[in-house]
Amino acid sequence: QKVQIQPTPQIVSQPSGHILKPEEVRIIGANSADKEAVKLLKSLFSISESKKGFPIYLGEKSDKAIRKYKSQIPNKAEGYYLSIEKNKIVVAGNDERGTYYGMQTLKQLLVDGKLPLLNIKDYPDITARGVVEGFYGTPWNYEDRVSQLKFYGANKLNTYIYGPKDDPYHRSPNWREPYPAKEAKAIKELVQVANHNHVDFVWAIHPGMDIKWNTADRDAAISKFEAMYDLGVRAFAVFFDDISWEDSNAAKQADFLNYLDDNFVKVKKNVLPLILCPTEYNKSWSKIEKGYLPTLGEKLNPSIHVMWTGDRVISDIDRQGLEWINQHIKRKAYIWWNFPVSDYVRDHLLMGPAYGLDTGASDLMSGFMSNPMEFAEASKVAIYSVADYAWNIKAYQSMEAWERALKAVMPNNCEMFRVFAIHNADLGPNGHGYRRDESWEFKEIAEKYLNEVKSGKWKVETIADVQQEFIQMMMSAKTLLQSTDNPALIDEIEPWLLQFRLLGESGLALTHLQVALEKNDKAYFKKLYSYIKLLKEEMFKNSNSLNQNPYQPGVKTGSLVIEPLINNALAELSKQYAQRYNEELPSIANYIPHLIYTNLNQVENLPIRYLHKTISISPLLEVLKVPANGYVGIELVPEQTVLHSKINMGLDEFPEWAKIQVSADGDNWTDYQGKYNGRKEWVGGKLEGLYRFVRMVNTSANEQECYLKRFEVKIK
Ligand SMILES: CCCCNC1=N[C@@H]2[C@@H](O)[C@H](O)[C@@H](CO)O[C@@H]2S1
Repeated sequence: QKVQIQPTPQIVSQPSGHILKPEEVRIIGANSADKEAVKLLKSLFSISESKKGFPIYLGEKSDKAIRKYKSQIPNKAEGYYLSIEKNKIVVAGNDERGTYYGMQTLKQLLVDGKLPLLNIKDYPDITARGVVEGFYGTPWNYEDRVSQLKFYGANKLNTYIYGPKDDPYHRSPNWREPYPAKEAKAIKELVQVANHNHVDFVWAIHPGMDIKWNTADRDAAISKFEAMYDLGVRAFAVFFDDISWEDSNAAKQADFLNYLDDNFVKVKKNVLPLILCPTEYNKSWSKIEKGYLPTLGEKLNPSIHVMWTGDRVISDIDRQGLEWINQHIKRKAYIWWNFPVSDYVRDHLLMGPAYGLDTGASDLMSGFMSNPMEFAEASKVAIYSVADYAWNIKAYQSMEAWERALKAVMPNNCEMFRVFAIHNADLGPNGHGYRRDESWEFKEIAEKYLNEVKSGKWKVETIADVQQEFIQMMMSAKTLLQSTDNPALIDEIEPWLLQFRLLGESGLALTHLQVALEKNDKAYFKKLYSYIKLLKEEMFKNSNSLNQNPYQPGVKTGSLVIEPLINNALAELSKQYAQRYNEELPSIANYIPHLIYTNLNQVENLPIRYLHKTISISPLLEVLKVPANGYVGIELVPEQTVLHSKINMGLDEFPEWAKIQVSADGDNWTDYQGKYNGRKEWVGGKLEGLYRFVRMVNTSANEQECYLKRFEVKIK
């Protein structure tokens, strides 16, 4: 029988039977082996004081206790040799962490009081593997981080990079200041938890928003590093991402990093190599001829890692893209993979498989970090898969890892969790144009069902298939809401579970509209229709009260297949009702007629929101580059009376290169008079007449930069 080990080991022998868990074991090498490995072993077995216990040889290749097995140990960092035999067990690490990982594997193999007889030679493909807490939004809390670090230890992830954008002591304004006592104590404790789980805690500084290229700021960074060193931090990163491009001077950034490297990292000796997060951090933003990346490649000390997100901000990772960047930075890219991060689609959860990763790229990366969602537990589904990928790249199978991840996160309700996860994977339209597959096992039935609804010739078995899916959605939501195997997860995803249940219920009611038509029961149809309206109103209420944030507020679920299916079938069935009974029912499908209006491909996919007569563009987190005559705005469909507009470009005063304009036809534009309020926002008042377009346009002759933090228009 095949044993299942996470992450997938490099070399496993075929099990030749098993032994029962030894009653008592004797550890040979306990006083020289890695202490976390010894602790883990002692937590699994009862240790006999006498000589007679079942022998377990534990230690690193230089230890006497496992000298006999030294030649079996892979000569690779963090590698180990594990052998389970009838009369002994050997756990031999190439280094401390290898021994610890060998013990993690042994722990996984101990199932139902039995151990398979086999041997394993194992080691990681990628040196640094883990998670960068680098998202915008509510940083994880202390309990989240402790749980994450333990999860990383169990899944052989060895790196956690602390860089939450909304921590004011990581970024501006307080990157120069030491943490206040309370926060400092928390970090000190987290570093200890990280060490107990063999995870390198990397503290990142983000000086980019207001750094001055002078000795004062250089030394401010060193003293901050010293303060973090005193808290136990032994690994550091410098983030220069998402800052204005004037400060993205590669030579100055490289000098700054080299100075920290020469005057802090190299001086301290037990500090890991520095990691740089560059300003130009993906290929779509790179202009090689301008020399940013080549300058980093030339000037940065060779030991300094350079992070990279791929061909775009949110991007698959493939060999070709890695070869491209590696040639320019003259080292192996240290990947910051923006998945399952959802800070640009906050109304969605990304619970699907971690795919789009090249299984032929193990020799091209020095690190692989997942940037997760602000929902720590929910992110574990993707993080588990990333652990499997980064450890053994060529063996990685995203769907198979995903199935195991669901079980790891929700051991007692993984089937119901799978129903939820499969329908909460796509992001919906977004500024990055990044999409994921969703509801892939239901797509075919959905299509068949909709076609049968349209033709009016539906089959019972198709309706049954669809009803089964909708009922399972309701079962899944209810079961998970009442589950106890992972309360932290349920807390995080509750809004989506409530929405998921209502969506399933509205789908089920929808199929009964067909029953009403079959029975020619007009009254029943109308009752069902109002019931569905009630369900949709409750979903609308949820979406306007839960998960509120200034970016993508609300709660979207099943948005790729399920929700459109229900809306399309509803429209179709109410049309058939109208034809049969010559009576129009009020439309209750929720879609927004208004559109984004722009010639900038960086924002052409941004979703439009509509709530209480206010139409708004989903904000952008990154810097927006606006070429001459570039514009972004809203197209009101049909034209409307504009009552009020608010635009936040993240600039202290209204830029002289910008104009706010309105038009009825898209050709003749008139200036929209407004003024700046105290909060960096341009505000415009009521306009006479009907308008179809409201836009911000760059009327200068050069490319300009701003942010798109808010763009909204209130109509009558
Ligand atoms: C090369 C590594 C630099 C990546 N820096 C990034 N900063 C932003 C992150 O804070 C966001 O979470 C991410 C997704 O919106 O986009 C970009 S990715």
